Amino acid sequence: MGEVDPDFVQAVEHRPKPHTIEAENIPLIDLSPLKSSSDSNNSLAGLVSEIGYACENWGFFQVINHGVPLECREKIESASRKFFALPREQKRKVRRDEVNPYGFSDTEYTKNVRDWKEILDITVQIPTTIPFSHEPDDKRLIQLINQWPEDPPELRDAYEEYAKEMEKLGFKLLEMIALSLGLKRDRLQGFFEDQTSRIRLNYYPPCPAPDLTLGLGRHKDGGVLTILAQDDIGGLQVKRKSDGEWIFVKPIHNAYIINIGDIIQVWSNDKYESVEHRAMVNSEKARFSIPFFFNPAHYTWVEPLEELTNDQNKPKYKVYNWGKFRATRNQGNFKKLAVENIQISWFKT
Ligand SMILES: O=C(O)CCC(=O)C(=O)O
Ligand SMILES: [Fe+2]
Repeated sequence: MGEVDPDFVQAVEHRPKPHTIEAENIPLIDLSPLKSSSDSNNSLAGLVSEIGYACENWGFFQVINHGVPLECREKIESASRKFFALPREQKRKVRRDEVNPYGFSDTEYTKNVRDWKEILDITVQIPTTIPFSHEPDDKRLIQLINQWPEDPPELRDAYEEYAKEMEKLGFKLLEMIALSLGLKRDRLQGFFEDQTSRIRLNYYPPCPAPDLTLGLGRHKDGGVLTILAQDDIGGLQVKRKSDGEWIFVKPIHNAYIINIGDIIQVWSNDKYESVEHRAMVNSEKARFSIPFFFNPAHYTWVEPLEELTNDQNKPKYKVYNWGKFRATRNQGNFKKLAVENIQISWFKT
């Protein structure tokens, strides 16, 4: 067992177990029905119910035949590998900070334990408007653009192409999720006019103590939904809703992993839940992944949707502001705090 800085060491109950369940995988959904221009009603209805089943029972699924060109994914994956291979001082030139959350970081904490990873966070909308601080009474806003590293020069173009594809897929999934909840197909689109979506390049270097640490500690994604590309190494684990066991998500070539975030949990008044997940590291191989976090405008007031609540099913959450929620969550990403980071459970009625 190798030595690592105690900041990285997980409490005993959160350490990865040597044998995780591999027999069952999260649902695999074929998105081909979305491609046919006629949108044949039968196959679309089948797809909507498959997605609804996966959202309700797993909070996670993988998709194939999603329409994102493989070449586009390969380009950003290759640029990401080149970026993280640079000397640390060079990566730190585009470091993010407490005001600008877009950039490089090698010191991120999840639930007050340091993650064994490096990241580059890139925003989708240029510029992106977010609150200047997490303070509830501070009404100042800030407009931000990306910090691009000099190397590799192709990263920016690769990113821009990839971001367009992610947005396209994100909107399609959003429509299917809306339909699966019995909402109008375009019910959720309006929240994204001034979106705060983000793409993150994750790099998990080999770790001498993979039994004590995590590449990314257990967490739920705070936004609407996440589209994740993982490489063929594997390490993502999802907490199975039925019994709380950690399930290893087997990499499938050219598939994307979709998970619903906290905002869909609140919008759906707990019909769909945002599920805990984490990433293991290993001692031999580096692992890369690329999540796209599909997030609404900072001024979005998040609350259970009117159509999904009534006298028998009263709203389970009080309204909260997405921009301030995100800014508060960011605080804990930078340093070890003495308290738990903000969670939607704080807004339970
Ligand atoms: O790297 C992974 O497999 C998971 C990434 C993730 O969950 C995140 O960045 O929020
Ligand atoms: Fe996540």
